[in-house]
Amino acid sequence: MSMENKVLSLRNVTMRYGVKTVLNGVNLEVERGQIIGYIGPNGAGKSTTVKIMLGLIKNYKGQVEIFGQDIASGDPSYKKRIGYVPEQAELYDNLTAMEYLAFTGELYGLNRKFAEEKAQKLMEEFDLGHVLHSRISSFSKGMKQKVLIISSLLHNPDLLFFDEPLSGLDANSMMVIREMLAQLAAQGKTIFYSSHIMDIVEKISNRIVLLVNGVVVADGSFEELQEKSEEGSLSGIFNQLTGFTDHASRAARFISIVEGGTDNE
Ligand SMILES: Nc1ncnc2c1ncn2[C@@H]1O[C@H](COP(=O)(O)OP(=O)(O)OP(=O)(O)O)[C@@H](O)[C@H]1O
Repeated sequence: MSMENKVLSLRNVTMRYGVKTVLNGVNLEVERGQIIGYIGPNGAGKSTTVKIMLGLIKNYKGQVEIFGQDIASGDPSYKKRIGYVPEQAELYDNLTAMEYLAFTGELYGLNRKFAEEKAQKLMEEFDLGHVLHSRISSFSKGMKQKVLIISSLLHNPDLLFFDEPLSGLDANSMMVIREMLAQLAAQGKTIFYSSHIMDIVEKISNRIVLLVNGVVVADGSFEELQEKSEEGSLSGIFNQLTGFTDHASRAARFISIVEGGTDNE
């Protein structure tokens, strides 16, 4: 693997909050053009990993290199080549979509006019040309999500971190994004895709990394994971590798509590 092909490298990354170990020796080498489906149960440490790579958490142990540069070296220039769709974004609701996109474009060093022209074209592609100058507070969840996706891509980044990027999108828009991610990866962009929607992760990723309790417990293509686990679907593999087998009895207990007892008061 040549150096240029190596986009991300995590070596023995460990993160503790107080006495709680959230990441416990994570190792990951990611090459250009890969779409990594980064999955794991709630609280496994996925967002923590992404925040470390974005330079938002600094007191981790171990080494993180992005584009061959140790991110602890203090040079933040690597961030200009990154696009990020956070799971829960604080969009500036009082701004119009155009104002927001021009603002984020400028944060990434784009000339304002260039950012505005690009934002307009991308908004039109999402059928949002008519609300370009409307306040984001009036947008539906899916419309806000589209603005976030556009803002993550305006500066044509080489590495994308997408956290539950399709949430709120309708089936047609999902198809566009899925196809777009595949085409971006084919052009050499690298995508780090976190989601709980297993059937989409299964289809979209060419490599799946499963994190459980801060430890990588599976890493490979969907087909490789399938061979090892003998489960047909990614959600079956997920259940098996996270040791979760009691969904039916849990659901039954839940319903019996909902339906049970009498309310005499
Ligand atoms: N600032 C913090 N202080 C203390 N504990 C934290 C902090 N941030 C995260 N944690 C803990 O770290 C663990 C991992 O959290 P993280 O958000 O990385 O999980 P996740 O895999 O992204 O989960 P989800 O799928 O629910 O988004 C959780 O137990 C969480 O409570």
